[in-house]
Amino acid sequence: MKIAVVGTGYVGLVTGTCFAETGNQVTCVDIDENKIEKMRAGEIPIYEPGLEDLFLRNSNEGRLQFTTNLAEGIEGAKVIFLALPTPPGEDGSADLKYILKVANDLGPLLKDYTVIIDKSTVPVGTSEKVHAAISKGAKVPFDVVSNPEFLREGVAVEDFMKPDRVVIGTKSERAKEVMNKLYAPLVRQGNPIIFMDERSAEMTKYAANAFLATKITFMNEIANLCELVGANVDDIRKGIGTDSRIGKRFLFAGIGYGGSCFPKDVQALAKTSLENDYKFQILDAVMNVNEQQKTKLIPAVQEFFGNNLKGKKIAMWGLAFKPYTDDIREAPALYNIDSLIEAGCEVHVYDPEAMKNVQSVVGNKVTYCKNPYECLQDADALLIMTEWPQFRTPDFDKMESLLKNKIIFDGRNLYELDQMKEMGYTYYSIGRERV
Ligand SMILES: NC(=O)C1=CN([C@@H]2O[C@H](COP(=O)(O)OP(=O)(O)OC[C@H]3O[C@@H](n4cnc5c(N)ncnc54)[C@H](O)[C@@H]3O)[C@@H](O)[C@H]2O)C=CC1
Ligand SMILES: O=C(O)[C@H]1O[C@H](OP(=O)(O)OP(=O)(O)OC[C@H]2O[C@@H](n3ccc(=O)[nH]c3=O)[C@H](O)[C@@H]2O)[C@H](O)[C@@H](O)[C@@H]1O
Repeated sequence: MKIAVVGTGYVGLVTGTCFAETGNQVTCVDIDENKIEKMRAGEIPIYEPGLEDLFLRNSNEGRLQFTTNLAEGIEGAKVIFLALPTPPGEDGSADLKYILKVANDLGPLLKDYTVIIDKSTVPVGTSEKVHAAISKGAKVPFDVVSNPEFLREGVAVEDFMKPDRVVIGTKSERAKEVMNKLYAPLVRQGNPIIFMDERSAEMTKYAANAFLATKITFMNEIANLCELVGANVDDIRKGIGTDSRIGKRFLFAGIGYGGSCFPKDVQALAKTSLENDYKFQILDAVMNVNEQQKTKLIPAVQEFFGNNLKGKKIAMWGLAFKPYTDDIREAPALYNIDSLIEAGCEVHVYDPEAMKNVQSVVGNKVTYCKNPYECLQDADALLIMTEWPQFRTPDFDKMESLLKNKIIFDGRNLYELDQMKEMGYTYYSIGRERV
């Protein structure tokens, strides 16, 4: 099938590459000329494990092409994916300007029946708006389908190629047939395609992200309480996660959820509720708790140093909002960097993938280190912000020889308490006894 993907960011690139891999002819369209130039030259613009091989193979074999020209990109396409940004507007609601701009442009360009698929996360009612915008210029029949994306960064290829489910919102039988054909190679594992109306599909995406953000936040509050009553949140996670009604995943307490989606989607769902005269109270609590959780370790650092952080050298391991990505959007590390600098600290950072992105935001306010150990030289304390696997089993002897003080503030609970006690560290983690 000939496919166009408009918007070649994270989701667009994964969508385009994976559908090329299943044998389709894909053209990716983006307004960013620099990005398109690089992709044409065989350079992948994002770090995502497993994606580069697929990207290169499908580009080299001619199934994946790139253009900045919308008309050229959609020529002959039976389906057009919209994978455009939906950032929060000033009032917290999702800003639809990118989607509606492309929808307006598409109308006059359609030459035959086309299925326009909304892959972006958009508020309920957007497919109707997109339909209306395309209708203004369209002279041929078309359908607008809502097909939200549930992939996680870091495991995006796996999530896309073997989805737990595919949600498709459409009432059109003609569109259903096209969608079934498109997704058939991906749902062979027995995972379902779930058809529903467009509004329900749009709402499903927000419900999924808001539910997961709530699950994490609930555990973060349990962790906060654990610290006060002397319980261990990791044991509680195991104790409740084994109940199949609760499930083991997304129960890890830490320094709050970040990333490009949970924060903006929870906010957007709360806004949709208010617009419909409904106060979604849980969401307000989730947002407030997460805000506090992000810099939860800072008061402990301050307290440890007697409220005088001036001139203290702090090493920071991990900058990305989670491991296996270079994405720093809403990363807790950024908020911690700001707080530490404001308190007068000198911050030395290391992340295996995200340093370039942090440099473009934070500039030279921090010192970038070549490896995790370089950060530790004469550092007064170590702060852990992201659970990269290489931080789980460091060379503790080497650490001891470099650190000025054996103090770790761990936002991701990487180490066993007994191990830290034995090695004589002062160790602060989340929802566990302070060692
Ligand atoms: N990043 C993620 O893990 C996931 C994101 N989503 C949703 O997917 C949507 C896209 O997200 P990302 O891929 O992260 O966005 P992104 O910001 O990484 O990429 C969007 C791309 O669209 C391009 N663009 C903007 N205007 C354009 C236009 N008029 N024509 C062509 N291209 C244009 C930009 O240059 C950029 O390359 C959002 O609604 C997001 O909530 C959904 C699931 C996962
Ligand atoms: O809509 C989206 O963009 C995507 O948002 C999330 O995916 P992603 O943001 O890539 O990352 P997650 O793995 O969900 O992690 C989000 C945040 O929650 C935190 N988290 C996650 C799990 C956990 O147990 N505890 C926890 O604190 C992570 O550290 C991270 O900051 C969802 O998991 C995807 O299903 C969805 O498609």
